[in-house]
Amino acid sequence: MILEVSELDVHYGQRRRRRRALAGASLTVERGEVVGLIGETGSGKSTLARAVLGLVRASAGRIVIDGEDVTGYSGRQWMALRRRGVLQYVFQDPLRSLDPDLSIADSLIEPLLVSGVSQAEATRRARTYLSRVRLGEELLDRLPGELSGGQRQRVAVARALVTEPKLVILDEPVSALDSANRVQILEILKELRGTGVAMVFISHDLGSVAGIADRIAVLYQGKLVETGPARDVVAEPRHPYTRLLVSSAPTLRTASAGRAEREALRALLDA
Ligand SMILES: Nc1ncnc2c1ncn2[C@@H]1O[C@H](COP(=O)(O)OP(=O)(O)OP(=O)(O)O)[C@@H](O)[C@H]1O
Repeated sequence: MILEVSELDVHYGQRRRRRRALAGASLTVERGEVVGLIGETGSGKSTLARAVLGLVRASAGRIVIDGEDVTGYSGRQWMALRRRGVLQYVFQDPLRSLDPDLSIADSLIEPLLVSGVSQAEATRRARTYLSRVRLGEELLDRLPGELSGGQRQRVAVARALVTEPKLVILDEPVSALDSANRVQILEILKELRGTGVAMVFISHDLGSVAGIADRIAVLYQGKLVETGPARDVVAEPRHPYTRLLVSSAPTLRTASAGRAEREALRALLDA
């Protein structure tokens, strides 16, 4: 097991403004497994990502990464964990995943040098990963601000994977892209599945994760309400919210649920 999140609670705000974003959420990810984490806006997906990356603190529950209980880790301990290259991330906005002042070459090479790889080997790996995300070497000298949105997100994917981490958290990695770029990045991520890296692929769009994930986990109002093999969750969704998601995804609507059914499911959830 590479990730084990148990009964996680996360709160934001103080006193009267305090509100619970995660309410006893549990999720496990096996080594090399791709888990699609889906849920509607505000369901707590990004909060779960932030907690696993050490960016927000849990008020209850436990997070174990690669056998290490990281729940009470200090900033320094998180930094050491990141430096060891166990964990990486890709955010929706690539400018949040990339340092705007580092050239593409340095963005790819620096994390390798930090983890003790030689300059020659780091340069070789940077080139390999740039071609894996289907970008040309002429981009190596550019800054992130000098690339298109789609190119930037591919660099962010390459940067996350170049250190060959055990786990990558991707928070809405294709949501800000146009459809051609979205399809290409999904294809690239699919190819990377075979490299043994485990991924948590967060999306509000079931259609984006269904073709990539081994397993799908559904977050609803801060709780994991359903998890299962991707095919089963799509073919036979059990929770009303998952049924609503499946029936609302145009590319997945095999059973072609009508508007009336979707309204009935929404009413059931709102009750
Ligand atoms: N920094 C913050 N301060 C206060 N409340 C927050 C903060 N970040 C998120 N929240 C609240 O926590 C809940 C979960 O938010 P989160 O961003 O995890 O949802 P999400 O499922 O990722 O949504 P989206 O798909 O819109 O990104 C929401 O009710 C949100 O308003």
